[in-house]
Amino acid sequence: MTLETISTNKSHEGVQGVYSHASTSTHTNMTFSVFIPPHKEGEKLPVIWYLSGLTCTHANVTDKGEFRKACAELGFIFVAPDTSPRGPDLEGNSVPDDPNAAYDFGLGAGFYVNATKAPFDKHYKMRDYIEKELPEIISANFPADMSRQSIMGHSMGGHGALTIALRNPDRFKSVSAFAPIVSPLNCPWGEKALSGYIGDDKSSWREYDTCALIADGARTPSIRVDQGEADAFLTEQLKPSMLEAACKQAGVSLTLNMHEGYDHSYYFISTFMADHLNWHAKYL
Ligand SMILES: N[C@@H](CCC(=O)N[C@@H](CS)C(=O)NCC(=O)O)C(=O)O
Repeated sequence: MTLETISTNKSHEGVQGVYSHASTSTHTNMTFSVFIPPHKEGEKLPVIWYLSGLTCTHANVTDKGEFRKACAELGFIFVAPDTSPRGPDLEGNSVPDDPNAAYDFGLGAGFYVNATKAPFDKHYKMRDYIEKELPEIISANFPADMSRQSIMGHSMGGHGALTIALRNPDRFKSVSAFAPIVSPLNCPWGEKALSGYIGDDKSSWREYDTCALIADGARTPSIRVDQGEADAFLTEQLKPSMLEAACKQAGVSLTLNMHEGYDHSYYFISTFMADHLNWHAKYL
């Protein structure tokens, strides 16, 4: 596998890079960003995975997430993948230039699942990409200590981070999320995505639903969630009280911080990004 370097920029004495490669999971080219903090030659560093939300590429958090200062201080590698396969000829795409194209399905909305329903099953394999392919690429090409990994995400990416952590308890030391979708079974974004990618049998959605995974016995060492109270998606889509109830019922450790006045945007995420990274540092 050849990694193409799109760009590298010195930042906070480290290097912010953007890379692309031909993916064996999605059968498309995939682009991701990696921040490497300053470090001693030969040193291996913990890895923070950041999964983005609807409409995003790697670039949203890379440009607006304000993670580099804290990552440089803490010595964390920060990896930001894309949110879906992309390409003009992609079967199952929303049409990129169509003003009526959905923002919550198809391009930029892979939901971190392995699609099983045609035509999406050809390319929409974001679960395999994040769980299997990209870790191997990070391990082979960057000074990563793969025995020290944590994961975080925003909204759809918060859903991705939580479900991937719950399904891979030995891989991640901690998981955190900004304004996550906590139950795709119980919100319009989730119902649309999972019926489109997986089909109508809701029992097969449970491995992609944080609350259902916890109810079914999945565990992860520690969960932190931060949620803005002025988030326009709070009541209809995000429903953090469902996660609170699921964790309480199952005896799972959850720190849920509600923040007055904050919305769903990167102004909110960037405000609490350093707090999240310092929280992960306790486990890494
Ligand atoms: N109003 C947004 C809804 C999607 C949205 O808020 N996306 C969030 C993640 S769920 C995001 O991070 N957007 C990109 C950004 O703020 O840079 C749109 O239509 O694009």
